[in-house]
Amino acid sequence: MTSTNPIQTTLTVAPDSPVGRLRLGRSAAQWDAAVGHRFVDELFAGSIDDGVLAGYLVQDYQFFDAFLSMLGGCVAHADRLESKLRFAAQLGMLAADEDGYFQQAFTQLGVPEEQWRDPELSRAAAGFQSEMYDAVAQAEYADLLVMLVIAEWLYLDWGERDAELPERYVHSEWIELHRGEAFASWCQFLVDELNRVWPAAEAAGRAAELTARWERAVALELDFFDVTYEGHAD
Ligand SMILES: Cc1ncc(CO)c(N)n1
Repeated sequence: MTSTNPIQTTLTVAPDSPVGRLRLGRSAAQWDAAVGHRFVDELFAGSIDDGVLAGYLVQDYQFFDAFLSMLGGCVAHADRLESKLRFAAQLGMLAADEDGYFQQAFTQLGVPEEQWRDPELSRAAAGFQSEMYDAVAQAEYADLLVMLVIAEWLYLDWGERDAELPERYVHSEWIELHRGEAFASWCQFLVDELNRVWPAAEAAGRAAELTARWERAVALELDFFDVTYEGHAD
């Protein structure tokens, strides 16, 4: 018998696992729309307007700030040593490679520090910050994992697009940071962790709340790309 997994991804995710059911639930079409977004098309083509990309990265640096807090929350609240160590290692990678990309990109795109340091948040960036800091304040591993699985797996799904890489560093490096073996295995770890802790969270009566959190975060991912183009004429 052959069966095709309805989840199109390079990760191993059973459709009837907790994470598979979340992925295929009410926000599935928004996930697919984010992965196939104009932003991703233009990034791979190397044709994205420099001002549009700069605006996206300025907002995403604020996302990155809150994202680091979530990883710190996972070091604090994960239920076992080997998981804490995985988050600690990822924090080190982000401090080097991802922060390095942002700094290089701001220089290459001519974004001065006063513009990236403390910008007015877009609707989506503000929504994400409150959602992420809420998960940090909740101090529950499952809540943090829901946010992280979406943020990382959705970016892997577009990053692994089968297309040639663009020439410029500002384009290609943002793709490289979200594809490849190291990033895929990090995403697989997050998915496997959420599947592992889900039954206990469900037994504690938290499934509906976590599912609602999933749906809000996927909507924010799509909106994050959408707002990037608002106020920019074609
Ligand atoms: C909005 C957003 N979602 C996900 C990622 C990847 O973690 C990112 N850098 N920005």
